[in-house]
Amino acid sequence: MTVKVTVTGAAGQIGYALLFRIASGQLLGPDTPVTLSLLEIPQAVKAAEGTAMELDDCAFPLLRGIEISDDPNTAFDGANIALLVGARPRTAGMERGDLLQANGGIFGPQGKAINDHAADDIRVLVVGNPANTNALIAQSSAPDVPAERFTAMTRLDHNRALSQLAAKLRVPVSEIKKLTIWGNHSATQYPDLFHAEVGGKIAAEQVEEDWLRDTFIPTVAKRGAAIIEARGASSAASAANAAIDHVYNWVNGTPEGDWTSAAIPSDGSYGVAEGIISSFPVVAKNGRWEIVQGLEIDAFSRARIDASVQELIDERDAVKELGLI
Ligand SMILES: NC(=O)c1ccc[n+]([C@@H]2O[C@H](COP(=O)([O-])OP(=O)(O)OC[C@H]3O[C@@H](n4cnc5c(N)ncnc54)[C@H](O)[C@@H]3O)[C@@H](O)[C@H]2O)c1
Ligand SMILES: O=C(O)C[C@H](O)C(=O)O
Repeated sequence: MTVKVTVTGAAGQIGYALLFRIASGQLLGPDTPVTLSLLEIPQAVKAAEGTAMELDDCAFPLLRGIEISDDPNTAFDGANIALLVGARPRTAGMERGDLLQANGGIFGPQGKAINDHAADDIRVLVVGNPANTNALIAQSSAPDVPAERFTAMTRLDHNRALSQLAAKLRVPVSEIKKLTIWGNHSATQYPDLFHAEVGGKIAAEQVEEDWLRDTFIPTVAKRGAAIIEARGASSAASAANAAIDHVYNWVNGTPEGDWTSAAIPSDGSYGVAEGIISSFPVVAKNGRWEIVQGLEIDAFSRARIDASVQELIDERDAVKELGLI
C-alpha cells in the first residue's frame, strides 16, 4: 500500500532536509511506497514547487506522487502520516500569549482538517514549536481521532543526550540504552541518566555527579539555542533526522531491550498530569507507543520532571484561557 505523508512547512529548512529522506524510504522502510503532500502558506507554494521539481529529479523508486497545496483540507485528505513542521516563530517584541495565539491559528485548523479528512490510521508528529502545546491544540481540534495519535518531538533531545554521553564515556552511541527525556521540548526538559545503561551498567554511576548536573543536563536542554547561536538558524538536518527516527520507530517498533523518548498524551503515569503531551520513556509495539512502567524516580529526578511538567501545565492553561483548546 502507498502511504500518504503530509508535511507542513514543506518549503522551510527542516522540510528541505526531510522530504528527500522520506522519498528515499528512510521514514517507513525500503518496501513502502510513499506519496508526499506538501502544505505551505500561499507565499511559499512556489518554493515548495521548486523542491518538488528536485524530488522528481532524484527519481526515487518509492516516490509515487507529490501534491502541493496551501489548503489544509486538501493537504491532509487521506493522509496516513502528518509531520507538522510549519509554525509561527517568535519574533522580536512578541509576548508568549501572542506566540501561542498565532500558533493556535495554525494548529487548530490543521487539527480540524486532520479530523475531517485524514485516513483512519493517521499518525501525527508535531515538530513546530512550542511542539508539545501545538500538538495539544491540534489534538483538541480533532475529537474523532484517537488522542494517542498526536505526538510531539523530543527525539532530537534524546539523540543529543545520547551523543553527549557517548562522547563523555568514549563509547559508540550504540552502547547506550534506555536513556529518557522527560517533559517539555524546552530548556526545562530533563534528560535522565539514572535508568540509562552503558555496557549494561547504570550511566549515572559512570559519570561525575557535577558533570551530570552542571554540564550534561544544561548542554542537552540548551542545545537548540547553542545551534541557533552557532549556525544563525535553528537546527534543521538534525531535527529532520529525529522526525525520521520517531516515525520509523512508531510504525516499525523500537528494538528489543531498549526504549526511546517521545512526547505523547499522558495517561497519568509517573504523576504526570493526564492529557498533557509530555515526553516519557516509550517503546513502540504494533504501531502504538507505550510508556515504560515501573521505573523508580528518586528525588533529584522527581524535582526536574515536576518542573518541566509544570511548564506544560502552564502552557495548557494559557491556551485554554485563549480558547484554543
Ligand atoms: N521539536 C524540535 O526538536 C524542533 C527542532 C528544530 C526546530 N523546531 C521547530 O520547527 C519549526 C520549523 O523550523 P524550520 O527551521 O523548518 O523553519 P522555517 O522558517 O525554515 O520553515 C517553516 C516553514 O513553515 C511554513 N509555514 C508557516 N505557517 C504555515 C502554515 N500555517 N501551514 C503550512 N506551512 C506554514 C513557512 O512558510 C516556512 O516555509 C520551528 O517552529 C522550529 O522552532 C523544532
Ligand atoms: O527552534 C528552536 O527554538 C530550537 C529547536 O527547538 C531545537 O531544539 O533545535
